[in-house]
Amino acid sequence: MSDSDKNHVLRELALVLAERKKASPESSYVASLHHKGLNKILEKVGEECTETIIAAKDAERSGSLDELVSETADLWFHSLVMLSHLGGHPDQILAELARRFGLSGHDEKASRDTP
Ligand SMILES: N=c1c2ncn([C@@H]3O[C@H](COP(=O)(O)OP(=O)(O)OP(=O)(O)O)[C@@H](O)[C@H]3O)c2ncn1[C@@H]1O[C@H](COP(=O)(O)O)[C@@H](O)[C@H]1O
Repeated sequence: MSDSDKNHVLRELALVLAERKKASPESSYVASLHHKGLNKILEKVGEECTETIIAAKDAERSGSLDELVSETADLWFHSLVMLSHLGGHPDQILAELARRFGLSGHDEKASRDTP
């Protein structure tokens, strides 16, 4: 995959995930998750989150990021399935990150804490 294709991967993946809502659970892993429902998808997000945390601690010890990259991709992927299942799109997350861009986390928190 070229660098320019990588830039489009979230959008392309979102299309595939939405199409899989109509696919048979036997033919597709994503379809099987949509078929099992939100609780199963959330269970997978929780599992991948735990595996990402363990991989981060291992990366700190070993200095290798390989496992952490793989687990983080699993976490992002299952989070995108969760979003798709509920009718959301990665553009919404990117727009929220863009809205926050340049806004200090400390300043944003202070604006929330001020009545
Ligand atoms: N990016 C991914 C992706 N990342 C991870 N996975 C799958 O996520 C699954 C869960 O990972 P686990 O480590 O928990 O594996 P597991 O122990 O076998 O899973 P469980 O038994 O616990 O359910 C594995 O089967 C991985 O293959 C993915 N499956 C699909 N995609 C993308 O989704 C598209 C559609 O996939 P299908 O619906 O399967 O055609 C693919 O073309 C890919 O682009």
